[in-house]
Amino acid sequence: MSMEPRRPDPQQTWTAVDGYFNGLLVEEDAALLAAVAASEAAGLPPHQVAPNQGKLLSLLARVHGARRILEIGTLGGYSTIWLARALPEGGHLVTLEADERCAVVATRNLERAGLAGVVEVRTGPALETLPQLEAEGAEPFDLVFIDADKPGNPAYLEWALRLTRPGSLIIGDNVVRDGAVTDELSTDPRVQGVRRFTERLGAHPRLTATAVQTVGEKGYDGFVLALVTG
Ligand SMILES: C[S@@+](CC[C@H](N)C(=O)[O-])C[C@H]1O[C@@H](n2cnc3c(N)ncnc32)[C@H](O)[C@@H]1O
Repeated sequence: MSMEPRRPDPQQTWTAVDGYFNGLLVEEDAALLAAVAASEAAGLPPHQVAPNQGKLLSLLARVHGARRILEIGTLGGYSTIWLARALPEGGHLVTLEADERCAVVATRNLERAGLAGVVEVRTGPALETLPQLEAEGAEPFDLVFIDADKPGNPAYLEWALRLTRPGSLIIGDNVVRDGAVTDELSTDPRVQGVRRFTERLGAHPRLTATAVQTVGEKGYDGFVLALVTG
């Protein structure tokens, strides 16, 4: 009987590596931990960004000097807290959430984090709340984080372009779909939503973008980062 050396389980390795870097680099304080706990207690799905991705969002917002941030897809407000904490004095974040229950949990989590005066949670399908923002004459957003239903991504990109300015950043989460993004014949509307989104990002004359694959405790995924150039 041959004794093949046992290969490490990739998922276990990714989780251990996330744990190593998060332990040294990513501070999840009481408010962030409480936001996750309260979301779980309320029965919300554990679809928030990983801690290191939350920190990445926060760092991108800070490097960019974002003063106005728009988030599409709030869930329990975990990514919202990371992003809102990156804002300078006087900064503002609007986060859009379709599900009333999520919006209630997020509002409480944001209050607990001391961010009630900085963040506005708007409840309703984003394709209703985005036109409202435009109709109200909202000032351009410096950063848009798209993290809601993936079939909606192409439409959210068009709205993001209407609500930003040259120099704004647009970030889209969960674009790898466990690798299924390469499957042009996929019948999954989330995969097709991400594919149309990526095609538009690549072809749009006002955008330059890239996509990065990630692995970690949340599995195999990735995000896109786009700069509004004109
Ligand atoms: C992946 S979760 C957001 C996670 C959150 N950004 C975080 O990292 O903490 C996606 C959220 O989008 C919301 N959503 C789904 N469809 C939506 C829509 N049409 N308009 C607004 N929000 C929507 C879902 O209810 C869910 O809370």
